[in-house]
Amino acid sequence: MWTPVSRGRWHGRALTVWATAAAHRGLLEPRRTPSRGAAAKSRTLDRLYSSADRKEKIDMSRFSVENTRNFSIIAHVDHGKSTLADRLLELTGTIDKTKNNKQVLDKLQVERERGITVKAQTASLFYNCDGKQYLLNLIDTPGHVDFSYEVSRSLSACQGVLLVVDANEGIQAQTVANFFLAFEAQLSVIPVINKIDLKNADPARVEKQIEKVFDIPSDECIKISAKLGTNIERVLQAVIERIPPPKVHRKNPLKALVFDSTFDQYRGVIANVALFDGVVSKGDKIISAYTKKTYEVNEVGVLNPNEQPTHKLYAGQVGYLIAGMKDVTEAQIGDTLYLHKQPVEPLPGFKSAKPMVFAGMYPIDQSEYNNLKSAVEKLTINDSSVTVHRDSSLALGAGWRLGFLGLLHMEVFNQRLEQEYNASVILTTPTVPYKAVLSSAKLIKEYREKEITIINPAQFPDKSKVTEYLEPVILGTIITPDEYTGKVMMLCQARRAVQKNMMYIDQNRVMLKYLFPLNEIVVDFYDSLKSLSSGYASFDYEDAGYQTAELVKMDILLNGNHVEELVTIVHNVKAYRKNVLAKCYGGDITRKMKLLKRQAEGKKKLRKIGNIEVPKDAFIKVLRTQPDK
Ligand SMILES: Nc1nc2c(ncn2[C@@H]2O[C@H](COP(=O)(O)OP(=O)(O)OP(=O)(O)O)[C@@H](O)[C@H]2O)c(=O)[nH]1
Repeated sequence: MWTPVSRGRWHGRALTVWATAAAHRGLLEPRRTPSRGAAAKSRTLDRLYSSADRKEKIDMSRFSVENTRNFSIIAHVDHGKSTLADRLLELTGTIDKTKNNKQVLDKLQVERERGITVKAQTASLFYNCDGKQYLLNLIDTPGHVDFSYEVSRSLSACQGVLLVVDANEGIQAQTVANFFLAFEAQLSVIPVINKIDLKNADPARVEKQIEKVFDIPSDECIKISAKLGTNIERVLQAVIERIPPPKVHRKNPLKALVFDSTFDQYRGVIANVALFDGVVSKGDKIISAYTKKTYEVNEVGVLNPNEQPTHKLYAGQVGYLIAGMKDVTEAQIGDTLYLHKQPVEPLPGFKSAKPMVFAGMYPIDQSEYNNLKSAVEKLTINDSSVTVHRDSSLALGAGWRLGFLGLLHMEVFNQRLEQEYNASVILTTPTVPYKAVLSSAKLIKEYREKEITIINPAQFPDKSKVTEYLEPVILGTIITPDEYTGKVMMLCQARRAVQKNMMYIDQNRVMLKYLFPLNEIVVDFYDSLKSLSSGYASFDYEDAGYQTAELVKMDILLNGNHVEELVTIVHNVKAYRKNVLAKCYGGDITRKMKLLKRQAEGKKKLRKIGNIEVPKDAFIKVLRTQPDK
């Protein structure tokens, strides 16, 4: 697996191996008594050493605030953000152009396997233009709706964005959602029409869409092929010309925003920081505005795209900082770091992520509980949008109830646990967070609030205790070719959605807005939409609060006993038949079942539920029934 740490070590190892081989060939000798032939070889070695030295000694004060640009690449999924990032890294000499670079910033195994960006990544590019040396800090962001929280956090460190749109597909639902994130953050937006090399590319149509939907004049669009490297220089020019430098002051006391963080088992927390004011150096004593704890800075640097230590980081710059934070609770995303004895007003930070789906997570065997606990804690540092509550179940033992931003997010988290921490788990059927308004003062006292949120269906309160139930709703945006509009509308109606708006974004593409119960879209809505529109319709959504709902708790009895792990909340009995199958989480069951089989060897085979024994495997299979497709 590739991590910034392992890459850093690999560099070190490569250098050592090379130096040892060189010593064998006598190349180290000339350093003491250079002979002519050997001197040439030693220059190679010197270059190697000096480049390693240079890595230690980037003088970040060379990059004035006026010559600094912080920007993000945002787009609908698969429109080419990561490929454009590759070309920008190559053009600025950050990575070797002769290598076959593919999505270099997608570092996680899960990202490479699924071909999607999950985690935003930063890279500092050094670029010479008109005799000036610019520092361009680029943040590549995910495109899928489940990860839009990553996008909004990244934007807080930027003054502008490249809004990438596929020249064939045109504006899609996530293009709209991401544009508005940037627009609301008052960032400069540079529209980039990508994939102009495709046979069916129609950049002129996409320009018109951009003008109509975003009110950006078509002559501001830059037409590129990230794949072939066409017009990439123009993109860099536009970044310099159209995105303003950050508004910051180096002379003010340090004010650094922690906009992301990762956990490294050897070095602790590596915080990605954007400096709003001041300077930070190795050895500085800094304080976290959130915990008020003091730390000594061990290392600062830039990501290029690997970690490259520097002496200092200056206001307006984006980089990383390691300060001996070992405890997972110490690294709060959105925190402000300042210098000891120079307190500052903390930056506003971020709204916390709002989980959309909850599921129970349990170790396959209880003896693995502590290992899994530590893996979950470490992974939540890398992905702070996951919420964690302790939970326990009669059949599955001690575990957690985790909140995710969507089902893809849940799958990715599970896959990362397996791949990065070698942990395999049982995940129960996902549910959305329902609410109930309690009916009596006694109950309100007991629950300590009038309106309770239910993230575990087993704890769904009985109707006699409740004046009303509420379900979460979202405002969905669908963009579809108009020939599918009728079918899309029927699908939305079948999912209890209420139409809010409809607009043609060009002659044959329609943008629809619907209010949906979250429960109706969370599992298979996207798949149904894709299949009825031959893959052409796209979907994005935003939180729209709660609405009253007729909800029923559906119990499953086994030999007369309630099985709490199988409880489901359903909207009404008619929908229950269809929904209960659809809501069961399938995932990639073959791989998981194989793992389960391996893990289950020699472990307890039976689970006692009430008065009967159920084979553990059977129980897990029921929890993971495949969707009815
Ligand atoms: N023909 C063509 N294909 C391209 C171009 N740019 C990207 N692609 C392809 O489009 C696919 C998606 O590209 P990515 O760069 O992974 O897209 P992305 O927007 O980063 O995707 P997510 O991170 O999943 O949102 C890949 O197969 C690329 O090779 C282009 O200019 N022309």
